[in-house]
Amino acid sequence: MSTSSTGGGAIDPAVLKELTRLRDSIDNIDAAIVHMLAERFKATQQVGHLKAEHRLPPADPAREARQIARLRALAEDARLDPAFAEKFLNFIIAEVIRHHERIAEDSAAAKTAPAS
Ligand SMILES: C=C(O[C@@H]1C=C(C(=O)O)C=C[C@H]1O)C(=O)O
Repeated sequence: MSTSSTGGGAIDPAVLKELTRLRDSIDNIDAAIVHMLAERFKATQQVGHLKAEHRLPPADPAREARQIARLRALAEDARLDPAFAEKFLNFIIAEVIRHHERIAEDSAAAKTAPAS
């Protein structure tokens, strides 16, 4: 909800209107972020399966370093704090690597399990 909690006292209707407009925009951006992350994870899951199939390591630090350098430059151009952009990407990548480790474990277990 866009207009739920605005603090204690009465709020000027014009202020409320502007607040609602901005919060609607924030809600749209949050929805876009969720959809973009879902697409990114669909792609990284496929990378995880490819790596497991070919016994490649879950993490690729050289690739990560290139991505971080690129994202920091993009953030600077966009006037976003590059340190925040780096932290955000590292947070996502850490989750992806956990997924890749899990996929590799499951794949190895499936190969050693007796056929049923
Ligand atoms: C997705 C990959 O696996 C890992 C996750 C990355 C990511 O989320 O961008 C990047 C490098 C790897 O550590 C990859 O190797 O491309």
